[in-house]
Amino acid sequence: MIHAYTGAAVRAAESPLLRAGQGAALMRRAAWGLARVVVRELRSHGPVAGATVTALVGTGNNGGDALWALAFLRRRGVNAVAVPTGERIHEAGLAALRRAGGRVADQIPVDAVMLIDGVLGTGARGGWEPPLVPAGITVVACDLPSGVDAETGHVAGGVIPADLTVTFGALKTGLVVGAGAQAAGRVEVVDIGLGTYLEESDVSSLERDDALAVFAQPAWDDHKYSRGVLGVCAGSEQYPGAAVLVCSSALASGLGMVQYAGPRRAADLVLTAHPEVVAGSGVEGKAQAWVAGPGLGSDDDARSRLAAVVDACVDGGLPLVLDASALGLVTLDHLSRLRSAGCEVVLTPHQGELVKLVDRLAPHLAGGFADLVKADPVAAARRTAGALGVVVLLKGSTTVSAAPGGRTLVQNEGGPELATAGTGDCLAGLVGSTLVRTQHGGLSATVEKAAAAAWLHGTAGSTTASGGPFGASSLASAVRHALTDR
Ligand SMILES: NC(=O)C1=CN([C@@H]2O[C@H](COP(=O)(O)OP(=O)(O)OC[C@H]3O[C@@H](n4cnc5c(N)ncnc54)[C@H](O)[C@@H]3O)[C@@H](O)[C@H]2O)[C@@H](O)CC1
Ligand SMILES: Nc1ncnc2c1ncn2[C@@H]1O[C@H](COP(=O)(O)OP(=O)(O)O)[C@@H](O)[C@H]1O
Repeated sequence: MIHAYTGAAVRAAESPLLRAGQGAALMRRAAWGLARVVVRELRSHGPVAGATVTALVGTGNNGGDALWALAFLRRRGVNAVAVPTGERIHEAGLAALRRAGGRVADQIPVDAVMLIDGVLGTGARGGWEPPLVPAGITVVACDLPSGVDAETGHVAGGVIPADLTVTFGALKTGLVVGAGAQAAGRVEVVDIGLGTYLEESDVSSLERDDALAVFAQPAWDDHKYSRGVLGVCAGSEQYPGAAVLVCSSALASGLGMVQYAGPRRAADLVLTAHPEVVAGSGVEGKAQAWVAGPGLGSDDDARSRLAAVVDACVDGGLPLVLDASALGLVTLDHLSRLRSAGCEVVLTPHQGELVKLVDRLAPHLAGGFADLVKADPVAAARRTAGALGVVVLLKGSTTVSAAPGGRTLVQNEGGPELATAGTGDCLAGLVGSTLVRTQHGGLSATVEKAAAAAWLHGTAGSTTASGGPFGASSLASAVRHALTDR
């Protein structure tokens, strides 16, 4: 499990050390860590001594870090050149660079092979327009790519995309969410000794082993019911394919049984693809959790099919995933009955669906919510989860899973190739699959199970994408592959 902290939390952790007069030592530790990474990167391309490394140097401590790093690099024989971007400059850092024999220039030298982006770090406020950066130069961001909001990952103006970000003290939330995660490139954390001063993390990400533990292999004495029976209420006369996609991904993730409830046309397609599915028109059966929504439509039939699933979950205290059409049909009464019955509930909207859901079911949050979803998906998912008392898995380039209590996991395994019709249906099947695994798995909280499904979905998406463009029906085999290679 990887943990990330807000910029504010890292600054708070630094403050007792700053009060104790250790500010300069902290900065030198950060800069030393940055310089070591730069040396390693230089060495992987050629000689270190004589290489030109430049830094864009901002007006605050982020610029100070970059200046100190240049000073350390100069001592290794690097041609170190600072390019100030503002009126002010960190005096001690500048003096250190000059003492070491580095120089200051007003533009990026043409022979520079590497650029340290030291303009803005955790102190950045609002948008920023970066200067032109020569093509082909390796960019190493100091703490954060300038222009990324450390708290949210939002980029309000421009940003210099980094090949590598060397961040200090702790991973920042802004480096693992949305545009910030995209701009950061590879991220390395340099320990500057904040450990004991850091409070609780803001968001976490599951790593491979965490996610695989949820999709545990069957025990020797398992039988199909102990492995879990997932009910699927998806597909309609108009959108029958969604039913197949949900069932395919669920089966590929290793369940005891899938029970399908839906109309004849969709059931026939499901059975043609997967004769092992138990199909019928109603919800009666042995399902231990339900997925409802993909391809359901919005007519009276869809409404009554959803109502039947909600009743079954309330009666049995069963977990329920609500996706796609179900997000437009679910009512506050459904959610309140499900909560009272102690059911685990996961809503899986994309951004547009979340905005509509909040408009309908949590209008007190609705003002400015469409902007919030884009600028701060973590806050948007958290607020909705808190207001509705359910887990919200918000889809997008970063998949954010938030619990009503605030615990939040972010996953970035998948790329934009997943933005193709039906992949969300596959994800719904995987989330359902995690929820039937009550006896299995290392992670027990609903929000962690949702994040494990996002990990598996993103990993399967990336594997599939490596073979070229694909459609959602190709995902299931990559799901199996991700679970085979343990
Ligand atoms: N506080 C500490 O003890 C440590 C801080 N460190 C570094 O210090 C950084 C934070 O330093 P600061 O608090 O000085 O903040 P920054 O250096 O990130 O930025 C603040 C400066 O940028 C300007 N600025 C803010 N937003 C701007 C915008 N949109 N456009 C143009 N200029 C803008 C401000 O006027 C201010 O001068 C961290 O990211 C990290 O790199 C490290 O040295 C480790 C220790
Ligand atoms: N740019 C992107 N980068 C990574 N993943 C993406 C991106 N765009 C979409 N996805 C993922 O693709 C899936 C799309 O789901 P959804 O919009 O519900 O599709 P559908 O309703 O057609 O099944 C989600 O898991 C989402 O996180």
